[in-house]
Amino acid sequence: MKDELNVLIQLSSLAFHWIDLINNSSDLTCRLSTELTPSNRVERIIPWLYVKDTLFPFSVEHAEKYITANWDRNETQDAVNALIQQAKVDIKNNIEGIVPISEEETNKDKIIEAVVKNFRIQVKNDLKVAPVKNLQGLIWQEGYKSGSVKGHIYDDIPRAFSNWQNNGVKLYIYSSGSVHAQKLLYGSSESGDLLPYIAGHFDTKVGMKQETKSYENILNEIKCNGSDVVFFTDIPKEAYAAKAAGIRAILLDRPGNAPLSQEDRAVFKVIKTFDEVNIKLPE
Ligand SMILES: CSCCC(=O)C(=O)COP(=O)(O)O
Repeated sequence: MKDELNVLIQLSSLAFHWIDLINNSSDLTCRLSTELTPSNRVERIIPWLYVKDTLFPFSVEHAEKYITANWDRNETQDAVNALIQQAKVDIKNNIEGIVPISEEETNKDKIIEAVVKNFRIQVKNDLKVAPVKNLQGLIWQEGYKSGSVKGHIYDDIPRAFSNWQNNGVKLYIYSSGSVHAQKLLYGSSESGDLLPYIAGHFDTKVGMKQETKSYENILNEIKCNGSDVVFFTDIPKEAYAAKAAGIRAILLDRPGNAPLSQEDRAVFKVIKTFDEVNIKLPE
């Protein structure tokens, strides 16, 4: 398996790759590993579940307090205005429960109440849109500062990042989470500051992760051909979108992920951890 991947990587002139943040590196809430016996049981946090089950609810619970306390800051005003616009889109898309917010509304409390009501629904529906993701990033920053939330990552991540850097491979992150949120997570990961390993970050400003155009935009930005890049993700639709942009995609099959279909497994190489691949530049 290793040899096969190396050969494919070596065919390219450069070996860049980026990683789907949520699935491969962030970690999840405090789930106990059920494979362990009670006597040697340890608390294992599964990174992507941490995002879904801890970070997302944290952002919702702290939204009102955060917006109120930071109302006069430019970044808060930008976030609120973006969410007012997003509400219009969501209403057009028939997202149940979203309330319209008039741009003429001047009552601060009414605006905050409506924005927070919508934000709760947007997060519940896992809307991976910039206005929602930007506010989440601002709120999580407070959580990281106070130590209420942490950057959980899979055990193999620091090892892989270090190996790739030693091999001269550039690593980029592409996540629906805002660039700000990505930097918080990797900058304060449980294994320390991993940002020095990362050459660049992309979020939905380049487009949605299931659209081929987004990967073409990234290739333009990093000035690479698709054949110079390997993309890791645990979401098959993202892998197909990257593939259509000429990028080799590899699927991660981590604990807690949705099962991969036979077809997905036939189209893509599937790995359980980054220890299974050795990415290096062509000789
Ligand atoms: C930066 S941590 C939060 C990630 C996030 O908000 C999210 O929705 C995950 O999306 P991804 O595209 O990384 O699967």
